[in-house]
Amino acid sequence: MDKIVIWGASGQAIVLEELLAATPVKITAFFENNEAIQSPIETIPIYYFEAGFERWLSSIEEPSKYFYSVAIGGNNGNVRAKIGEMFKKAGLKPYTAIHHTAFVAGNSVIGEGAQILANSNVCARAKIGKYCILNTASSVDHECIIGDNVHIGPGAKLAGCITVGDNSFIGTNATVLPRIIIGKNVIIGAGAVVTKNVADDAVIVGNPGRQLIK
Ligand SMILES: CC(=O)SCCNC(=O)CCNC(=O)[C@H](O)C(C)(C)COP(=O)(O)OP(=O)(O)OC[C@H]1O[C@@H](n2cnc3c(N)ncnc32)[C@H](O)[C@@H]1OP(=O)(O)O
Repeated sequence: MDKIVIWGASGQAIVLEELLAATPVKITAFFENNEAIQSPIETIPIYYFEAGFERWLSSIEEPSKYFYSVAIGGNNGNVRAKIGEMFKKAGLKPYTAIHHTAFVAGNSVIGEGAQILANSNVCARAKIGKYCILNTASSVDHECIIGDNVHIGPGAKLAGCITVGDNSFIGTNATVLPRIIIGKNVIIGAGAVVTKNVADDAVIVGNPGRQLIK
């Protein structure tokens, strides 16, 4: 039986629990930085903070026998990557989670530790970076290049040949037109329609998408 540990014990962990239930991989521990959050599965222990992880690590014999996944969604791609690399450094293996209802083209490339959730699409020759989340019913069309630690929100649609930089977050139901280039650390608001290239660090909302100025 393959074993997996998960950092994060709230919404995204609940989603991963459902995904993993259809696989031979069994969750054996959760980790969290928020002590108010309990284990989402009563019989599975939860450990808090990096100190809790170190304690768990010293209690097991072979870290290389465990997969890991980081269940932290939202606009937190860099946090997801940092925790992922901590697990990897400790000798655990990144788990690439693909829901059994997702469509993943045979000639696409999926980075390690990515999470491809229910009813999402990764179309022909698309490339998905490390630790990305393609949330429920999102779609990444042909030849898109998605950087590392990107989160494509539920129902978001990326047309063909789009590039998205590392750590960017595309909100729920956003639409990105073909061949657009989105920079790094960008936030695309829920429902936005992106019609022009987007610079690094920008926040875009609305239809047509415009920089959010507060
Ligand atoms: C399974 C899951 O749940 S995965 C999680 C998916 N999460 C999402 O899709 C959330 C995406 N986040 C958003 O759309 C956010 O609203 C953001 C990031 C664009 C902006 O958030 P904040 O910086 O907190 O902005 P804030 O809420 O203060 O709003 C600022 C202004 O922008 C407007 N605004 C905020 N979001 C949007 C949006 N998506 N579209 C249009 N206008 C928006 C607000 O109405 C407000 O306008 P006002 O100043 O005229 O009142």
